[in-house]
Amino acid sequence: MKRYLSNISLEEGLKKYTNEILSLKKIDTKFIDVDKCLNKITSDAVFAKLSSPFYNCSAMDGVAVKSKLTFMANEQNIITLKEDKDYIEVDTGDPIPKEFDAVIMVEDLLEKKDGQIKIYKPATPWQHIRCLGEDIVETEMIVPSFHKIRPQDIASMISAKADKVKVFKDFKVGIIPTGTELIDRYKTPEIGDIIEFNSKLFEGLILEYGATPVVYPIVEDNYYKIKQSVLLALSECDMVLINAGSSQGREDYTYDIIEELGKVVIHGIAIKPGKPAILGYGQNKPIIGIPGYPVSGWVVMENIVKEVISKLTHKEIEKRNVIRARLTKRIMSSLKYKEFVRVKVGNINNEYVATPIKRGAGTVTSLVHADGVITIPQNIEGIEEGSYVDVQLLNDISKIEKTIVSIGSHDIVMDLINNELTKKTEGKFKLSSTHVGSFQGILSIKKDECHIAPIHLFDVDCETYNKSYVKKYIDEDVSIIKLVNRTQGLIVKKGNPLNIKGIKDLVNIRYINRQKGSGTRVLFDYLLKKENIKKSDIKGYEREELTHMSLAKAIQNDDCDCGLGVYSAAKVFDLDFIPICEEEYDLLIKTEYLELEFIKNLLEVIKDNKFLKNVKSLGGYNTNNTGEIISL
Ligand SMILES: Nc1nc2c(c(=O)[nH]1)N[C@H]1C(S)=C(S)[C@@H](COP(=O)(O)OP(=O)(O)OC[C@H]3O[C@@H](n4cnc5c(N)ncnc54)[C@H](O)[C@@H]3O)O[C@H]1N2
Ligand code: MOO
Repeated sequence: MKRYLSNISLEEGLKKYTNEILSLKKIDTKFIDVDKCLNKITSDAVFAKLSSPFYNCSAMDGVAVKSKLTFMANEQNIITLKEDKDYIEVDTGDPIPKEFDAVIMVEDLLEKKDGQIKIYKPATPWQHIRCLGEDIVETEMIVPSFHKIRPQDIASMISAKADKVKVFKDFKVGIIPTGTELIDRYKTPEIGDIIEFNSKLFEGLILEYGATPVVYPIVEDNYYKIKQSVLLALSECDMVLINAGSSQGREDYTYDIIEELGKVVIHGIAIKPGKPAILGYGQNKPIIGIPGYPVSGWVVMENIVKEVISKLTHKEIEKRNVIRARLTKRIMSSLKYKEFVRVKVGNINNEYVATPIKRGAGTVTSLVHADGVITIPQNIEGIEEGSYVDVQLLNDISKIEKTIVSIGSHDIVMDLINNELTKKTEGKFKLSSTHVGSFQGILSIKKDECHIAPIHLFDVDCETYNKSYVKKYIDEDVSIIKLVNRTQGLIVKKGNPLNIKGIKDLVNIRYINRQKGSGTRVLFDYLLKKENIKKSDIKGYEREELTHMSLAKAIQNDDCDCGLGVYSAAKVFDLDFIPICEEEYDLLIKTEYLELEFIKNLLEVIKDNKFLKNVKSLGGYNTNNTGEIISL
């Protein structure tokens, strides 16, 4: 049956839902031992059972005296006091007997021998004595209710003999992965299987939110089995998350199960990704249906589950840091939803810039590559390039400050550089690469969106690489760091079953292309022109891949027969390769950036013998000029 989802705004939806669930069963409380209560929230205030200190004691090493016997002492009138009768010796912390009322520090005594002391100045009453209750007096409050307990709170409670503390119980959140296609990560996946990983993502997030995750076994798409698992989780936990089955599929049962066990309050929220989220409850406990796609799930966790847990556990959950950044690419957005877009962030020339990355809801690694998330409000069609946006950070700002931002062409050598750079600097500096093609790389340098741009653009007029393009588009002081010469050629299936020998043989086979603006695409168009072949004669000319690796993988998977790419990609996937030409793959950089510390480190890395050896072992690379700098 087709279900129509509601499209309530995130803010309204949250308000409506939390209002309903706050009237459900309240979170239980319990007394626990004071030394087990770190980070718990007090349900009741904690009071001192004993004053601290609970007797008068010496604050210094010295002698306890009767102050009235010392009043007349001065340098002309040295006073002698007798041990036991007029004074006793005390160390810091020792109790002060009732008859004494002041302490003189040992270094202030003129003389101390044979059971006598000589003093030359008076002691004021109660000097150097920590009086009973100086820290806290029995019955005083140590911490209030709804207080998150810190180490200093525990120490204070122990000092005041408050041995038991009443706190809210751990808030247990059950996580149920559902889907017949899901398999445990220890099994070898076959076509149609999906390795289950969302539960690990959610488990970690629940811990970050200060609650206790309980992950249940994978349940196949079977109404009865999912219901049984939800009933078990309801009996053991305070809240239940059912993952997947939230949408319109033939085996999407989450809605009906929540409705049978209690009530669905909302199905469908105006957020993207994450719109089919289901918010309901059963047995007086919240049950949330989280969409199956990992990024959709992440958005629902961060924007709904986190808020609900915060409300129910009375814990203020730390907000992510926010910075203001310049957007490097226009983002289109639907008027229907509030959209969450993952971005990479860098600091270029003392300004933060944010570059949007993959938007697919199934791309869990985009959450690894993203430095932050920007939110595009509902009712807005998108955000223009160059606008300033708030970025919620997923990474420490200090890490972002130490990241070299690379935008341009793709090559595995860039991954090698990143690996060697982080190793050499023990994680201090890293390289973050966005693959948009050489041409966009040049424009990104011009617009101050990156530090370096890997490029390989063949100028068909003068038959040279890179320099003429750069000069045409940039009139600032830029330099080229020579990186590698690499062999471009036709990647074909193992054994070359179609007997492809050159560009002429590409007519009537299934070709796979690279995106517009990429150096490989420019080269391919040039080669076609040289051979007088029309683009329309190439089947698959319109099909674009963003990297050499994804292109080679598609050929290995028999989705197509041939594509232009680098030798190393063919080698990785054990494919055949017909060399066509050698091209220059360089790094474009503003000359002033050559002085930046991380760029100096990068230059050292690419000249290092170990790096050069690693590059050569990939095959198809020539490193004769690597590290040479040419000022343009
Ligand atoms: N006809 C329509 N189809 C879909 C719609 C729609 O409106 N009409 N909405 C799409 C949107 S948006 C989303 S989001 C998803 C939500 O899907 P479900 O919650 O029903 O989840 P599934 O379809 O079962 O799974 C989606 C995807 O995620 C994988 N998955 C699920 N659980 C896990 C896990 N624990 N670990 C790893 N991967 C998991 C699952 O295998 C699927 O590939 O629906 C769209 N469809
Ligand atoms: O809402 Mo789905 O989560 O857009 O991908």
